[in-house]
Amino acid sequence: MGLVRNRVGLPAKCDLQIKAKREVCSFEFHSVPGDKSISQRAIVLNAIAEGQGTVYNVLRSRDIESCITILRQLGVRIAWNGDDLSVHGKGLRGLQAPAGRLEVGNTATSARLMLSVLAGQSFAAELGGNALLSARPMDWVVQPLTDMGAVIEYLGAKGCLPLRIQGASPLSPIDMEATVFSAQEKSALLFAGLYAEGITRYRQRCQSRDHTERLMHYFGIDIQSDNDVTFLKGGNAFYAKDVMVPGDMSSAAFLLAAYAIRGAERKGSLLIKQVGVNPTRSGFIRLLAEMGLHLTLQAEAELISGEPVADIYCTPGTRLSSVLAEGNGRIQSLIDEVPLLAAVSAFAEGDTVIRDCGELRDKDTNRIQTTAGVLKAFGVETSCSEDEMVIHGGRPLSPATVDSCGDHRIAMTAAVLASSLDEPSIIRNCGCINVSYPGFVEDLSQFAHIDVLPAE
Ligand SMILES: O=C(O)C1=C[C@@H](OP(=O)(O)O)[C@@H](O)[C@H](O)C1
Ligand SMILES: C=C(OP(=O)(O)O)C(=O)O
Repeated sequence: MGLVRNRVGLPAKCDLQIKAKREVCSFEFHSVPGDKSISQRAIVLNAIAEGQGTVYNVLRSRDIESCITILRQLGVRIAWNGDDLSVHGKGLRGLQAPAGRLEVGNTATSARLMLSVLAGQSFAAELGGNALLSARPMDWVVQPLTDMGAVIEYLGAKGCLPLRIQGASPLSPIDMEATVFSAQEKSALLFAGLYAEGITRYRQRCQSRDHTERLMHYFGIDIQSDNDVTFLKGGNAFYAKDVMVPGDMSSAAFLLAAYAIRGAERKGSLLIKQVGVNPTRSGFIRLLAEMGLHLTLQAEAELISGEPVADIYCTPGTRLSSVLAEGNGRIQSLIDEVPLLAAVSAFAEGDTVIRDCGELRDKDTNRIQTTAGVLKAFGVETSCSEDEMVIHGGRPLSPATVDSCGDHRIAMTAAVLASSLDEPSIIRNCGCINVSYPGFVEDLSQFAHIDVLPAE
């Protein structure tokens, strides 16, 4: 069945009532929305480049709108044409001082990338975020930027947004060891390195998503990686480029999960076209295959910006079995899919153990806790510690009423669980889904009957 897209998204305040749809056997998605990480990096890089670049297949979501809004406040001309975005770069130091505070909404990626860009300007600016983002740590980006010469003052809680940043021109290059397992720390340092005269070095603790390195290389920036160390020679202008954004693996994952948990009735196939399959992002599909789902990649290709894409094709396979997911690199390759992995594990025979996932405590919510809360509501037993989750799978689930706590990945994970049950469940507080996947309800409707209700 083809898909009629509706990218308008959900009302800001709404609940979803969801129950399984049993009549459809095969599922086909001609695309999923553009990758959120790559969309933000491509927009920001073009905004500080010389000339005009078009970013094709940009994710049209709330996080991306926040990124665009603050770039416009800094004087960047940006125009939509369908799902493509034309960005008129201002050059590394051509941004203008904003009239008021830059409000970055919910997105930590844009907050951390933009802190680095602001660190290289000759003016001061204030950066703020919504309540969830204001509880997330910024100190591990603030410290290196301060070492490079920016002056940063917290305006609320120490270590968090809002803050005031006075840039310095040029920044001093530094040699930094990772302090966290985070592609955002790495990317922030590399963006700051563009403003430093000389070579900035970053040693990551394990391989994290490498979209920044691939894009900077494509933009002609002098960047090289040698094992865990990335070197960037800064101080030079670079030119805007057209970028094609692949489908977001982190969004495709919800459709894969909805299919994988359909049990005895999983007769037909599932096809999702044009998904980004960068190995640093595809840990979830590797684990689904390990759990017993028959999954193949077809029509593999590479986009001009160096990102691999493929069509993902699945057939039912055997009953799902439990897995052990551990190791920092492996967890990084599915960091945003951990809540969903836990949900799928509820349908697998035996105990699934997810280790080394302590970083989830610093996402939109403490996702170890919020995931366990959702699973418990659906009748799934879990045990959790600071950096580990154990899911006792293979027992029947019961319908539930749960709250997303404003976290888009938690809302969608709960919706996927609800899509497997014949009796309706209610997922409260679902407007947050617009953060990353405005067409989610339309897409999940292939698997489930979904009613959008006004928030209670
Ligand atoms: O670099 C990025 O675009 C992202 C990296 C991850 O965060 P960390 O790098 O902090 O792990 C991920 O959770 C986030 O959704 C997007
Ligand atoms: C945590 C996420 O994004 P960010 O860190 O950019 O807010 C996410 O998309 O799940």
